[in-house]
Amino acid sequence: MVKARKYVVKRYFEGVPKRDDFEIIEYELPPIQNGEILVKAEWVSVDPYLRAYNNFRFPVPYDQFSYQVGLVEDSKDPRFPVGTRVVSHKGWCDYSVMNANVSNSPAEIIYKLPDMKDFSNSLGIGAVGLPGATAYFGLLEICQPKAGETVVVTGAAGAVGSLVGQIAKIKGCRVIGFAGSDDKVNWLEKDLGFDKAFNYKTVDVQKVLKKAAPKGVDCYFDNVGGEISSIIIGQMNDFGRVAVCGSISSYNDDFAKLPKATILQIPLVMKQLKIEGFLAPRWRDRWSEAFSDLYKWIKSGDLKTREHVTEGFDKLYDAFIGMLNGENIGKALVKI
Ligand SMILES: NC(=O)C1=CN([C@@H]2O[C@H](COP(=O)(O)OP(=O)(O)OC[C@H]3O[C@@H](n4cnc5c(N)ncnc54)[C@H](OP(=O)(O)O)[C@@H]3O)[C@@H](O)[C@H]2O)C=CC1
Ligand SMILES: CCCCCCC/C=C/C=O
Repeated sequence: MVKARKYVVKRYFEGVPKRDDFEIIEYELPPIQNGEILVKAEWVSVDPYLRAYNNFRFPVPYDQFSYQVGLVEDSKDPRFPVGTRVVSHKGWCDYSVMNANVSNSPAEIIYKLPDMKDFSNSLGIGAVGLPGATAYFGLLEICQPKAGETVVVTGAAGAVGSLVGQIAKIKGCRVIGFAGSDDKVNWLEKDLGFDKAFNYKTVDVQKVLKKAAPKGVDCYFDNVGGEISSIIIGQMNDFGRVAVCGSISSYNDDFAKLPKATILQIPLVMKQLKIEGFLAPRWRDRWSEAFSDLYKWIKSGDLKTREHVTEGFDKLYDAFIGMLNGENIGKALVKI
């Protein structure tokens, strides 16, 4: 028998999630059956959607889901022998039993971790995982940036945003990022090669953007929503494209009480903009294509990755709240 621990969400969050909204349960896993594997979690992800999906998606109590990378320690599925590393959506647990035959839905996904060679396996929940696929398909499929165009990204120093800006540079675009601290801004400009970056907490967004993009914005990758997005959309060029990836500025709010959308119809009509929301699992059957490009760029040095690692199963809640508060530069994750 293997003793396992998992985080259960006991109730719906109100505002910022509280420590006692979660309970850590210890329990014994049954022996694995045919088709099952026993997996020890090594890297567990903390992401904004864990907050957003709590508002409407699952009845409570539920096991806290998220992506994780784990090592197969026992196997009755010949496709996943002992020693294989898998990416799954089993979330905040240290050991779990998985069955890859159950479903391929985003919530129950299990696949072999691509071989990371000299790089950390944690990339499987970062640049070569959901955040990588999100940046890749959101930018390339929805924004469809062309060389010479101006791309703006918010949440620019985070897991998704930092990749979006760098992919846009690889594609020959001029890139402007907004992030929440001067350290983040320095990293974006000095290490990642963004053309301009700004601390949205201390600048007048309208003014600095006008100066940084005097010819207007062609593509906007929106990670945060809210007022900053209305300002950026107001400075877009004819036939501009907006990829609405997330809206973290409102995830801690009561969705039913959010203010009605700021009037965007005038720039939408007059500039003939295209605004499209998306979820990365839409391209699940093409994720390997993204992973292969992303890995190639990481290897060549064209794409830099950074992780904000918290150590310890007991620190998952703290890592999650830290990420929501903007403590992370790059991908926030927990080493188990
Ligand atoms: N559509 C999809 O398929 C997917 C969407 N997403 C979305 O992408 C976005 C980024 O996710 P991810 O890269 O994983 O997370 P990040 O690594 O970017 O971490 C979250 C960041 O959000 C920023 N933030 C927090 N509160 C606010 C606020 N009120 N206003 C502006 N920024 C804020 C903080 O940075 P700062 O210091 O800059 O404020 C924080 O570091 C999220 O909206 C997420 O929901 C993610 C994965 C898949
Ligand atoms: C419950 C399964 C969800 C997996 C996909 C999450 C995509 C993220 C969206 C917003 O942040």
